[in-house]
Amino acid sequence: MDLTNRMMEPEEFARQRQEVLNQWATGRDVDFEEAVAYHKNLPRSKNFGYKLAEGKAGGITFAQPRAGVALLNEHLELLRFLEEEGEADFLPTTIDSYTRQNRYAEAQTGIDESRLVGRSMLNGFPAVNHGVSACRQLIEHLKVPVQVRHGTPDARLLAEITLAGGFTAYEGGGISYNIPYAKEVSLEKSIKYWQYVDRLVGMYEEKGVSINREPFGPLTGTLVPPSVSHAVAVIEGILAVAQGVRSLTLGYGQCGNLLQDVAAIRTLPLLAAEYLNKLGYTDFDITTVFHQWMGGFPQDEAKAYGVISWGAAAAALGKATKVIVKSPHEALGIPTKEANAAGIRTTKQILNMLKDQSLPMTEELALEEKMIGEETRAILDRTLDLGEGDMAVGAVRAFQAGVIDVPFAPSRYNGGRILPARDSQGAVRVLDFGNLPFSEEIKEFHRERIARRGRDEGREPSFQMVIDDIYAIGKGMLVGRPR
Ligand SMILES: CCC[C@H]1O[C@@H](n2cnc3c(N)ncnc32)[C@H](O)[C@@H]1O
Repeated sequence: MDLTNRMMEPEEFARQRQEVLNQWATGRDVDFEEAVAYHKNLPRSKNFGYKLAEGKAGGITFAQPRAGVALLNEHLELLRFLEEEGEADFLPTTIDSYTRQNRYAEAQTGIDESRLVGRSMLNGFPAVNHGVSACRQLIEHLKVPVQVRHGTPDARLLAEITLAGGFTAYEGGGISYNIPYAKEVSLEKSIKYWQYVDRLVGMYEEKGVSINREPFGPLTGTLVPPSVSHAVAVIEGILAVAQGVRSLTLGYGQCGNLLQDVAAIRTLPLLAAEYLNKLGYTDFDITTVFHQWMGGFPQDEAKAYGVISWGAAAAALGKATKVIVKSPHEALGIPTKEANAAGIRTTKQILNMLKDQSLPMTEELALEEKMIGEETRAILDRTLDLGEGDMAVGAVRAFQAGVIDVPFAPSRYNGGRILPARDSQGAVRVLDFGNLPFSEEIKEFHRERIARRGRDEGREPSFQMVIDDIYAIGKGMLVGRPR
């Protein structure tokens, strides 16, 4: 494996760049020096990382939706609506599924069909096909900073075009946009693709242009134990900083138990800084993002607003820098702009009402923080051992060994041997540990809480609990109690 966490050599970057910019015609419009100059002319108010840093300093939790449609004018209209009617603090551009698979010819067909039928025939904005100048039209007609959100294992061309196009934030990573999103893409390959992306961001940074990077925290978004998603987030943060990324937003997907979620969002930046410093990195600024519930939603819109509000409350009480907002159409599909805007306004009402409140440190909250810390360190330390000190090599070997294992992930590079289940208070615990490198004491902590739930429900802990938990929120509950 010739993978390394060392910064990519300029010659290697240049070699790949030739190939990347020729993957689609619009790659020809990318001129790095010109793009740097373009960014330097953008107002500071449009820079994602700067606004995040201000929010972190002010103890503010910002709200950001997801949104993307096929055609440029309609996408701009959508984003302006979310900025104006939705009061969004940050905007997205969610990229369509064809582009995420580098299938630009089919994305083009989607654009042509959308023009023909007068509505979006893609589930996102095909930024590669639209190209640099189209991206710049978006940035120039919007007030707040805009981020590229997608799910792309090979995101090199998409990064070149959107960053040259004035976007100042880019979501994803070589693990978090592979394991939950692909089946056959090797982890070694996707990590290398994303080292290119992070090196490109590092080159912008070296020219004085801040580009924010946000690994995708929730992963499969289905009962992922906090320590598993934290380990991936910290590793992707390390891989990014190693390539020169400085503005880092680490994420976590809401699980639903308030104390566990607050403990998770509070420990994440501390664990990241601990391991970045341990590996000798000091030049970075970490903020956090909390994703409102990523699993199945209730169809009933009033209940959906309840789930959205609960996610907003956990984000505010955890003092996350940013919360990613869901809409009341979540159970149905791509939301209308009105529903999307309503989800943001609901979220902001809660954020505003809770911004002057915080959770007191209790024994329970301290215990949740302690357990997440111990578990995450156990995974990260074993990963570093497997990589003989190299976190990139360690990550590949940790997945091979099941040291990192993401529940319900489609990738064949993921072991899929662990099983999560909620305890009686709805906190996500581990029912089957697979090869997670946890001590007997940690395992007993999980077993005891799941056993207690079994006694409460009069049933043995089993896979049925996991299934019940997966459907519970969609059915209006948190814990999947037996009927
Ligand atoms: C990992 C992201 C899943 C979430 O991402 C939302 N999502 C996906 N594509 C779009 C889009 N084009 N517009 C608005 N939301 C979108 C889904 O609803 C889901 O919540």
